[in-house]
Amino acid sequence: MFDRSDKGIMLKAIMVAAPILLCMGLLPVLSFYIEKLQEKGRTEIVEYISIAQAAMEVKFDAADLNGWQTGYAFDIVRNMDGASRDNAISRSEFLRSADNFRRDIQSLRSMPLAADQRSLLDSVQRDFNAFMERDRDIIAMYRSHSPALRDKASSLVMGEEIQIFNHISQNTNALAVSITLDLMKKVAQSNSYGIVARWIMLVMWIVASAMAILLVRLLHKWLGQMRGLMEKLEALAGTDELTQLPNRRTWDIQIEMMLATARRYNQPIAVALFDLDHFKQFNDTYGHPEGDRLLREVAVLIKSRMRQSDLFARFGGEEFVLALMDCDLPQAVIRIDSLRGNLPDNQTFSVGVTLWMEGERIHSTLARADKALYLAKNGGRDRVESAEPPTRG
Ligand SMILES: Nc1nc2c(ncn2[C@@H]2O[C@H](COP(=O)(O)OP(=O)(O)OP(=O)(O)O)[C@@H](O)[C@H]2O)c(=O)[nH]1
Repeated sequence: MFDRSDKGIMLKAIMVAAPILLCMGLLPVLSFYIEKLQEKGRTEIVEYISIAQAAMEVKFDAADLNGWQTGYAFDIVRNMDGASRDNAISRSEFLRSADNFRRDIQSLRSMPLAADQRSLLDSVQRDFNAFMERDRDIIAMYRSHSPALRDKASSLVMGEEIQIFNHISQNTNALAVSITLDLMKKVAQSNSYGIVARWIMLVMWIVASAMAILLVRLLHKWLGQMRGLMEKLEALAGTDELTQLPNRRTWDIQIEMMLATARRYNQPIAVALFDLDHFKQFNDTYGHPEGDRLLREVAVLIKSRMRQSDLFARFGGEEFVLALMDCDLPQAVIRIDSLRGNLPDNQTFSVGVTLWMEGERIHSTLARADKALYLAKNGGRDRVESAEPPTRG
């Protein structure tokens, strides 16, 4: 049923439809995947916000601790009595800050940090431990009331302790900055998922639309070809393959249309049956293919000698039928006679002709023409016999 070009179109249609189906199938999967990615991004951002918060706590508590330690250190440097009220307040605030700082470091340590951030935190922790240890010695020296030890405590506070604090401060700053940068990167990444997703969706939509347009055009072309094929098949089904004349099927349809026209305009229609004479003998003498050729040539010649309005068809074998529009019996005999003569291979034919009667079924008309044909054959062939339609009673 399908020839090569049909298969080609089928293949093209499949090639065009496949990306559309793929896009349609992938879109929900992709949007689900992107939604998941964005959700993951949002969870990560929330997580990073709490890490950044904890890093800030460490940084602020380090500053706090530094502040209280500085106040207390001034008292020591000025050799003020440890029992003074201000001194006692700054000492207890310093210890409270130290506790906070320790807790914050612990809390940050339990969070997922990058390796460099974790090593910064370790360094802060080491500095803090060193500072607290040194602080214990300094307080002991200060409380000894020995001027020499107090001087030593002062120089330690102003020298080593300040250095340690600077170090802690630098590292907590670096830690906070690094974690905040990570947070910003996560936010940007989460946004980029959305942007990439929208681009992918747009591209897929464009591809699917373009393919759909192509598919519609292809189907349109395909349908056109199918229509052409159907018309060809229909024409083939109604045509005699050997002579290219209308066949019995077409005759049955077209004669009814002619009768309807004749009825409407009250016109006579003559119907004639043609039969080649001694055709069997020709076949037997020259062979079937030669017989085919003769049939074809006779059909073409007779067809060329008749009018456009006449209906000439091959009934089968070497028998043909002719309907003459607006033609009475005497005229029909004259016109059929004019078709004879000079046929290929001096072929002759016999004809039985009659008139179609208003209200008559065509097969009755044909039966009458057949009787006339029988008379023509029996009368010696190569002649036209006519049969008058029965007079109405
Ligand atoms: N070559 C060819 N021969 C056909 C075809 N159709 C029918 N015939 C032959 O036509 C011949 C008709 O033979 P008959 O019915 O005996 O008629 P006839 O020999 O023409 O004799 P009369 O009609 O009595 O003159 C047969 O031999 C069929 O085989 C066809 O399509 N091609």
